[in-house]
Amino acid sequence: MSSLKQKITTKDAPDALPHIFSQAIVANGFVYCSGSIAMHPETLKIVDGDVAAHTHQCISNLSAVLKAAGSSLEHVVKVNVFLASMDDFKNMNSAYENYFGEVKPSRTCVAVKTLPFQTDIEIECVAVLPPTTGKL
Ligand SMILES: CC(=[NH2+])C(=O)[O-]
Repeated sequence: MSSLKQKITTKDAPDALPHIFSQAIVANGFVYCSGSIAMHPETLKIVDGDVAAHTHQCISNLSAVLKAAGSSLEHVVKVNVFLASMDDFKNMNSAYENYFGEVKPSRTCVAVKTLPFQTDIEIECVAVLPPTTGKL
């Protein structure tokens, strides 16, 4: 493994395919979080509920990964949201608007044909590391 990148792992977020991808990578002062689906960290099953409930779970998972990396939702600078249907846009936003602090990150939202586990939403983000964390 290159010393220029640090793998982040936490049991507080799903790690369903650790041999395929890392939950996050820290490099050059940034935390690159893998796409999070609404999977419960212990059951590794998609939680019950609609896209709003799934949005909350995705962001909870991202929050756990960011915490493990020494960052937080408030330090997120970019979000990509992938929906299986743009019909869910409004409902997703109703959950999403509760997170990421007052200055919202830049964001892209697109609808895609399908998502892993046939779920309805996947969210990925990039955050900055506060200077005091001592990580890469
Ligand atoms: C779920 C996910 N992030 C992936 O790449 O399959």
